[in-house]
Amino acid sequence: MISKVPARLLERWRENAPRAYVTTLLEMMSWRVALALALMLFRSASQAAQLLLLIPLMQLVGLDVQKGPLGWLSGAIRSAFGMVGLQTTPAAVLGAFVLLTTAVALVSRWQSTSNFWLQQEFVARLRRRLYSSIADADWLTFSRSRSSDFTHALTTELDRVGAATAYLLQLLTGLVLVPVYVVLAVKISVSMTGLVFLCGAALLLLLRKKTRASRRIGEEMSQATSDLYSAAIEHLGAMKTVKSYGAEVRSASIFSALTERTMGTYLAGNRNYADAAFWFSVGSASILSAILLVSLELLELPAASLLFLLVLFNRMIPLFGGIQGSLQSFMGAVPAFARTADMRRRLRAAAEARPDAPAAVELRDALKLEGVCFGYEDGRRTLRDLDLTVEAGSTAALVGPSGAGKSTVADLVSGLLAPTEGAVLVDGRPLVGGARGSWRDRIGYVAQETFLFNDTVRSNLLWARPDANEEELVGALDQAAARKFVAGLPDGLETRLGDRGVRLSGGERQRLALARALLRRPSLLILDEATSALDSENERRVLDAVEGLRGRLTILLITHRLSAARFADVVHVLENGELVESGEPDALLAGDGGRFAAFCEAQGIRAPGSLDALRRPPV
Ligand SMILES: Nc1ncnc2c1ncn2[C@@H]1O[C@H](COP(=O)(O)OP(=O)(O)OP(=O)(O)O)[C@@H](O)[C@H]1O
Repeated sequence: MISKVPARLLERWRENAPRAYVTTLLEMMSWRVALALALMLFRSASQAAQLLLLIPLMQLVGLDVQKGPLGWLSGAIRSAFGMVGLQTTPAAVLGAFVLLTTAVALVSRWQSTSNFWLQQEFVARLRRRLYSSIADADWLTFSRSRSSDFTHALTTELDRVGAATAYLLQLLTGLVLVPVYVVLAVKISVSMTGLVFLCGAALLLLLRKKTRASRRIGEEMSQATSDLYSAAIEHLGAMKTVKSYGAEVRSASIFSALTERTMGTYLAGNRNYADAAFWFSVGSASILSAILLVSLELLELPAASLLFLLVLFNRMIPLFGGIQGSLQSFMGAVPAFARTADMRRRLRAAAEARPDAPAAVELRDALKLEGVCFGYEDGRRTLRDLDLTVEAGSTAALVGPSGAGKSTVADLVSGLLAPTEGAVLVDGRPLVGGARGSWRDRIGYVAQETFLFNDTVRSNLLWARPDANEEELVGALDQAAARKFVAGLPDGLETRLGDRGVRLSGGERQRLALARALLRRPSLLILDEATSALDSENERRVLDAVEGLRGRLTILLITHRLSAARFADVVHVLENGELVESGEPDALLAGDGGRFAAFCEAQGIRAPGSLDALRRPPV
């Protein structure tokens, strides 16, 4: 019970977004925040001294500052001048004024660059932290999330967190200055200062609703921009389909509705801010006038004191306005922090174990799936009780209809997913914890959709293994039957590939992807429908290259096309998440009524031995 109370308090503290934001800022940027506060204090003190110089200046223009509450301050200023051997002559007072103004300007300049640095560094650190959490999260969590949410959080949302930092620093600068003015004002008239304060506090209280509205609007802004991001990424990615369906207008109108919604939230935020500023100006001017009127009639302050007080209040009112504005803007931007912090918390809860030492897991004997069950969602099983063995050095094909669970098996075999029940074993070692990451290092993976960066062929290859030398690069290209076409490119290995490799044909992209996978010198090469999107000529070229690798490494071919399974040592047939048949392709084809035979028949292959027609002639 006792331990539950602080835990609950801690939870409530964490749940409060502005507090969580401040705590994180202090944790990550402590000495920069300390410097910012020191500069604020120095600037406030200089500004107060600057203000006090008004007193000898008033005396110089003939006002009597000795009478009334200013007398004490005037005496203190004279003593201060006396301590440095000066008198309050016009030259000395104006000289001090120039000096102080220069000091304030210098500190302001330093403050401006230092605060900007703090803001940028804080955002950069949050960005790096969030990116690492995304990259470290397990594949299931990542694949269940909207990737546009990550893009949105890493860009716009964290930029808003940067803006929140700037507003917070403005707010603090204001708050540090307030006590200075208050002390001076109290020295002149306690009752007037008290009244101004009471009315100011009442005004801020009345505007509390506006501050709360800022936070709500800030949350709506986050949601609206997130949806806009998602739509932009989706629509641009689907532009070819949109065009081929002639759906440009429909697509544009959906996008336009989201744009309107985003604009609406920004306008609401701006209106809320402008409303508060309006009521604050009108309210404060009315309050100040009323108080001055009362003090003129009742308090009978000397002219110099009243003038000084007027200057003070004249500076204080915009300061209060600034504090209110900064607070409102801060509250509007802080939901962006809450969202990114929440995203990071979720991702960290789903973080993968750190990989074991490199090459801690090797495939020398066999890869086994033992009693493996897997479901993407609770209560729904994609794979059921799967037992499957791939001998080291062999070529295995996993065939079956669409949706049977083939890619899920590939993700389990590569350690991207973990089984809900059963185990994946590499040479008898279960793929759990750090072994999963370490094993992924030993895998070459080519998917149906290859991702190539908008960079040179060389950079795209080296991305898989930065320390590969020229000979290894050429060797990998050779093995993937890609050397000739790369040599034919305008700048060979230095040719830029364009966005996602648009300068290459589908077959060339796949062969380059194969070369990239081979450059890693993998223990296991997984080809997940790597040729499914290719025409038969390009498919043949890629498959010929893969066939040339037989026996040199372990290959797992995932396919629903027979042509890709033609040279497998063993074929496994998967249906509805269950392994229904396994064996050598010719033996399975010879058996009557088997699933593989049916699979072959559906693709026009009937007689045993006719798979030979699809095989590459011996070299
Ligand atoms: N990220 C996911 N979240 C939820 N369900 C998923 C996810 N990925 C796949 N599934 C479901 O798991 C089942 C098996 O999918 P999988 O992609 O493994 O099949 P497949 O045999 O590779 O199909 P295809 O040949 O069409 O690629 C399908 O019913 C699919 O809807």
